[in-house]
Amino acid sequence: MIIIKELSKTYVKGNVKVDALKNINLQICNRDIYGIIGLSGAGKSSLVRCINRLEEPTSGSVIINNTDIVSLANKELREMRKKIGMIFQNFNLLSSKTVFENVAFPLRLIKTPEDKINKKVKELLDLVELSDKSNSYPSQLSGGQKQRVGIARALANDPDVLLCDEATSALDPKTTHQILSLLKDINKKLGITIVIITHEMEVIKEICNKVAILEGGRVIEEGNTIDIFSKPGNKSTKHFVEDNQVIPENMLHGNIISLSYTEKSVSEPIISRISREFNIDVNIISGKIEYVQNTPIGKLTIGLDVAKTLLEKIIEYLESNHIKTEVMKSE
Ligand SMILES: Nc1ncnc2c1ncn2[C@@H]1O[C@H](COP(=O)(O)OP(=O)(O)OP(=O)(O)O)[C@@H](O)[C@H]1O
Repeated sequence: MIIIKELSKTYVKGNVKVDALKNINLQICNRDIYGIIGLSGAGKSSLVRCINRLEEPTSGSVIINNTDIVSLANKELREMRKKIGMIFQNFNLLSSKTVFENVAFPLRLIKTPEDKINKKVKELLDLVELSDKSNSYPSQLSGGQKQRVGIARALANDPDVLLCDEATSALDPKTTHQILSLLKDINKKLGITIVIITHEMEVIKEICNKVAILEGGRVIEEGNTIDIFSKPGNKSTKHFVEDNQVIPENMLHGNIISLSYTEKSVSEPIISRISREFNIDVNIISGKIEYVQNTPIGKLTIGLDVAKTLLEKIIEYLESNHIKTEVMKSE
């Protein structure tokens, strides 16, 4: 488990101070695939780099498997870091070394015997499906293949935690999907806790079971990905999870309500039910069903030409049927 407690990071350069992280508190459980999302400058990189102390926190603690990494001296820190793998947006491979040697690199650093290196690197290249590229150089690989090498290298020391710093941001959507599937597989097969920082909600939706939203160095919302997607509580979070569609003016008459519903109610014919129940016409303005890790989340915007008292009754009825409502406009 990773417990981040009252973590702050202030960069100081001359007279200029930047508070990149402000009192962050998070708990990441074993085997979580934990997403940290935010706009550029929100503090994502600072946070993930404080987790393995590539960046020194200004205050607070990062407790990994009962050890506060912030308090460790250099030698212990080096030992601890073996248990924390990391992959990067730009892969950070050694261009003059083959794929095999890139993956072997962390093992050579700790003077692992040659036969063990051979066995481990072969296993890892097998895992990331790159056995046939063992003797290739990074320049001969595609972006997705480079990231697979990065992942194999990060796993060389059998880490408990894998930190991913915008690991798919340089990749096209299809390759992103393949790398995310590989990470999910690794999480399942090897039981590794994965922390992913990204600015792409699609990444969070696809593999993260938990998510924290960072804004201005603070966590503004945090929880199960499915809950955050279906019921974002914070205005900025809504901006992330909703695709801010512009609805033409001529559609915006009467009361406009947005509905959001999950598994419990998604397969039920809500519109026909309220139409029958209240004897009203419902105007569908926009709608879609999104899938967050195979869980359907319905989003619907409807127009209702009804009086205020009836509108209140309809909202009550919807809420009692596990449908989250938000009045976008009322007459
Ligand atoms: N080494 C540094 N020195 C001074 N300020 C820094 C340093 N690194 C980051 N910052 C500042 O800290 C804030 C958070 O930056 P950080 O890189 O952590 O955000 P981010 O969410 O990862 O952004 P991006 O997605 O653009 O990488 C920003 O205002 C940034 O300018």
